[in-house]
Amino acid sequence: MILKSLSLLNYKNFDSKVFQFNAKINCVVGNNGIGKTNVLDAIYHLSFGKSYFNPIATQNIKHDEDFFVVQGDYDKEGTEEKIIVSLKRGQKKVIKRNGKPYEKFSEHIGFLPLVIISPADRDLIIEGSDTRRKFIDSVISQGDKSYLNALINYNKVLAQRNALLKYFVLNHTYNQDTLDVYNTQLNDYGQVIFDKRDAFLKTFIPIFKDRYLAISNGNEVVSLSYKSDLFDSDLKTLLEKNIGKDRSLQYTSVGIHKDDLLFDIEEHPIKKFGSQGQQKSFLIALKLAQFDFIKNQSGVNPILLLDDIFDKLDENRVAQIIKLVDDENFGQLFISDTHADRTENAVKQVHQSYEIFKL
Ligand SMILES: Nc1ncnc2c1ncn2[C@@H]1O[C@H](COP(=O)(O)OP(=O)(O)OP(=O)(O)O)[C@@H](O)[C@H]1O
Repeated sequence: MILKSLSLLNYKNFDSKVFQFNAKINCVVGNNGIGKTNVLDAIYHLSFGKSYFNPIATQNIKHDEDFFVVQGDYDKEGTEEKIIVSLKRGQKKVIKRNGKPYEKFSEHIGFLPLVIISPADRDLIIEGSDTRRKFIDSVISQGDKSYLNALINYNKVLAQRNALLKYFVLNHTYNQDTLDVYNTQLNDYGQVIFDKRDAFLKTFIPIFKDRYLAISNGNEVVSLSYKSDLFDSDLKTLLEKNIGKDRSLQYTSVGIHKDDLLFDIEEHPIKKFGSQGQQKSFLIALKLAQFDFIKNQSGVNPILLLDDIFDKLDENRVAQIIKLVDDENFGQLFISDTHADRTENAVKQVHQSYEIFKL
């Protein structure tokens, strides 16, 4: 799959800009704040209908303007695809494929597989478990619509159950029958999600370990494991067991919404014991494993966005990463960097065609 051209209108710091891309490697270089990451984020927008960096949609509209439009022209396995994402202040976002608006954005997810590696990924290590759950969810749901549906339904029922727990306290009341309905629904959706996460991680973890080994040259041992309440018991039993606690907390304290991923280096949490370079290597391995997983699942080479990834990595690790992407297995690549020379030197070692875009 190739993004042939990208046009931006009032998108973040760009008023109007068109890029014609190389089918293999595209490097966006320039000074801090010039808009390199914004170009990559626009490409992310076309795959996911939203920004990777700014969750407030209207903040992606250029200051003092009323709307933005991002358009991408793709060649997907020989078929031309035109995707447009647009947003006008005060209106709903619109995503169109070949002129036809999507009714549900979730239908678009996975159509243009994409993986981004960015300094913002550090949140996966330093932030709370919801960031790591979102990571698992985004990887699985790119290739599995039923997973996304189960997740949407689970979250709906969870919100209803939490509202009911609050209602019980406010009104000094209790209704086991309504609670049972929610418990059963959470159990059913939760089991689907747990089974899919478990199966996904069983495939994903060995791929991740291989990727880390390649980047670090075997210098250190890392591990990634899945933590879930559902390893101990089915969710219905857990919900029933914890009802006393949930009533006093006024929210649901057990379930797949509490799942986490544990990241260790030499058997200690990487958050506390990993160097900055080791943490970065860990995140890159995680994202490259995501790439492999999506590729295996979809049969399509995802677009790979490498946002400012070279800082904090020693030359050996940069060389290993370049070696990894210099491979038939990788498709189109977008790299942003402040150092034009560093990027050009790195991509010159890759035996592929490339284009440098100086902003
Ligand atoms: N809605 C917006 N309207 C106008 N400008 C915006 C908007 N959102 C972001 N910007 C501008 O975009 C610029 C940041 O762009 P970006 O993050 O792409 O920079 P960069 O080239 O990647 O920089 P760095 O090398 O520092 O990472 C900032 O100058 C910021 O003010």
